[in-house]
Amino acid sequence: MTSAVPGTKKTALCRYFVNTGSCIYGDECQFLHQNPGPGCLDIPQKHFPNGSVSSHDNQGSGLPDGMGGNGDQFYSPSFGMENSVPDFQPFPRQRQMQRPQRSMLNPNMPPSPNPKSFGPPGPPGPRMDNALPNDFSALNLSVPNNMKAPNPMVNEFIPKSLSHSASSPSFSSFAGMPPMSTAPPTSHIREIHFIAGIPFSTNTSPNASPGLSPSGSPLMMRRTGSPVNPFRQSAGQPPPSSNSKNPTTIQENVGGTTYFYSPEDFTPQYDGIVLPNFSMYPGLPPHIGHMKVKANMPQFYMPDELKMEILNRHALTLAQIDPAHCPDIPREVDNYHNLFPLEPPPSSPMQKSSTFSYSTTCYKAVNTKDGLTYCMRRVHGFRLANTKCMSIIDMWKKMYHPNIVQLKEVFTTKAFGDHSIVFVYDFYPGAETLMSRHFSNNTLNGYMHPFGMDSPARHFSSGKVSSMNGPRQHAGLLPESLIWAYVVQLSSALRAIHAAGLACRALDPTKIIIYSKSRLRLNCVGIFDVLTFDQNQPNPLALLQHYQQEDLVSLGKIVLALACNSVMAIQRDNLQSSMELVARNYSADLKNLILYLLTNQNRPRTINDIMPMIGARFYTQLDAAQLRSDVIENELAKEVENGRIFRLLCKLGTICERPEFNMDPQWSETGDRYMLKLFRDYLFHQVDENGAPWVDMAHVVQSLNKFDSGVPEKICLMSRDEQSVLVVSYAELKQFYEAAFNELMTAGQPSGFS
Ligand SMILES: Nc1ncnc2c1ncn2[C@@H]1O[C@H](COP(=O)(O)OP(=O)(O)OP(=O)(O)O)[C@@H](O)[C@H]1O
Repeated sequence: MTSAVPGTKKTALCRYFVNTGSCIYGDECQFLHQNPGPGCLDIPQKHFPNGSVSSHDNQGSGLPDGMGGNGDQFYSPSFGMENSVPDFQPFPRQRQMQRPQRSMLNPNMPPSPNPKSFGPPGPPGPRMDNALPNDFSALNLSVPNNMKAPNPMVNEFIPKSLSHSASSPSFSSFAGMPPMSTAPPTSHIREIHFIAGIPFSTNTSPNASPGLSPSGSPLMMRRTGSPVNPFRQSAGQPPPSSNSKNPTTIQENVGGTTYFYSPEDFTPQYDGIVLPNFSMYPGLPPHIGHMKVKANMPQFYMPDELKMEILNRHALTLAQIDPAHCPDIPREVDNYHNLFPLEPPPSSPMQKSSTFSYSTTCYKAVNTKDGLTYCMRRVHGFRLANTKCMSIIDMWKKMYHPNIVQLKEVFTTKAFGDHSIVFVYDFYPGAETLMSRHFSNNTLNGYMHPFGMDSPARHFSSGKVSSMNGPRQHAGLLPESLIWAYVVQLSSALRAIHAAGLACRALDPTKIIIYSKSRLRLNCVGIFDVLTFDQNQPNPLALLQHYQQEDLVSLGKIVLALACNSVMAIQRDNLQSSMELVARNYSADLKNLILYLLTNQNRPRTINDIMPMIGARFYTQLDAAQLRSDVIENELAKEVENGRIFRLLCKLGTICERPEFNMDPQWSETGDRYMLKLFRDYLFHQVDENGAPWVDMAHVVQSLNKFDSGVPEKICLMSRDEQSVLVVSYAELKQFYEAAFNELMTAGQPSGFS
């Protein structure tokens, strides 16, 4: 309320008067209409630009008294903090609250003793002739002092800049999804008010704070320590003193004019950092508020492409075999069960891996201890003679790198009917090998599919492939940016491995897995260290230098094969023509990189030597990775909200229509629980004027958010027989819900609810 209280002594200056030279409240203004003097005139202007804010900020706001109380609704973007806060604009005024049909209300309800506590925006002064009767006004919804000023029914703020941003959080995200915005149904239960059209939730209890215009909201920033705050003591000026008549009023002399103010008006909060105490969906631009929410609204759900990718991975992780059809696969191997082969069975028992001189088989399997899925690589017919090599395995187990498939454990087993050694790695569902992604198409590069290949000649690094039609030129070559993306990732992995005193030794297109668009990981690390372990060698790492040099050569071969789009390119006989192809089609840097890795083998080189050749392309990789991370985080933010609403619904579901609790069939049908049941109907069972189901996701989500927030807005709930209507606030509903759920938690053995 801003009108002057008769008989009250005016102490503080009317800043509206100071700014504009006039005040529409005239004599009724509760603040002094007095020119503060030439030295002070511009100070409030700076402090409240556009003249939009005064000590009674609802002046000119179009909002009724008590609905624009402290002007927080008109947060101004240029409040001396342009660089520290997002740009905000007022919530659109045209958002009107729906008024229920009179016949829907209990005619016996007394008029609200505080009719201005809710209602549509209107001109200042007495109003609310159309306000709902409020028989819940006695409800204690008191809020802390610093939360009192903003009226929960007023418009909130929309960060202007964020409505165009995909990755930034938006305070206006849920702004306006009025349930009746498209086709207001005359359903038997109707919503009466919106909290500024913004559904949101708060972590505070409904009594403590309904989650509106929180103390840490951007709205409150006007009260923070602005550098141009005229009420702050400046050097050379006497310190502010408190008013003897009113100890809470501070008196300060600025430029010869005495200012009176209350310290709470200008209490800095978190030094300008603003933390809302509610949660809501990010990324919903305000104009969506008037649209009906479609099932695939991107503001609520992740894009289909990402969703399908994740669902696909889930499905692949959960895939199982029918044990009856695969009798050779044991049910359990050590701590792993649900074995599922990741490759076709070998065509003959003698078929060996293209990389290792043993037969190997890959399975996905579930660990019985942690329930997670891993990739098991069984090396057939291998007896571990000496466990000394396990010291190197321990080093590999500690190697965590975003471009390396981490080794989890190694064990020997007879579960397959022979002596096998099993290497367990992280599992990446849907991953394929670099070989199958780029070199497996026979018609493209003259190389046979790995699965159909019986010859050890397909080992890319063995150099045994004899037939060669020459690398394909021009057409079908990979983009250079993709090759550099691979180079950066592979060299990063090698750099970490070499720095840890290890060597990869399995740098081969079949031992590099690739997933998503271009995400690479070195696979099968540590296997060679076990298979070729020489127990007579006193120092197991004696050949490290040699192996590391081999890694660099292998990297050079991979890059050359990628550039020529053929593994044939690395044949000694073809090297010359391959390099010519590279020189013709790619940059000098790429050619030099390959040359450096494949030549100079007589002098020791390190992986770091190639960093200058990669040069600024690192930035491209970094940018891409960060962009991807931004996108994923943005999607994650939506799912956080979805998770919150899911938990809310789970809890509500445990309460509603529960017949057996305490052997009392009425438990969930009476009292507070009855209200929750009707609220559940209100959420999901709306009908239009013809009795047809009215299904609106916006209504459900918005109502749930208000419910979660415990806002004081009221709704009408109608009994199923349509004989009675109950007016209840979301705050009360939330109290009922929490009490009922706590009762359940106490009586039962809840699990997984938090
Ligand atoms: N850690 C892993 N996560 C997910 N899939 C994997 C993993 N490791 C391997 N795979 C998949 O298992 C399959 C077989 O991998 P493997 O390394 O045996 O390839 P390969 O071409 O058959 O090589 P080799 O000739 O040595 O058997 C490939 O499809 C590969 O994508």
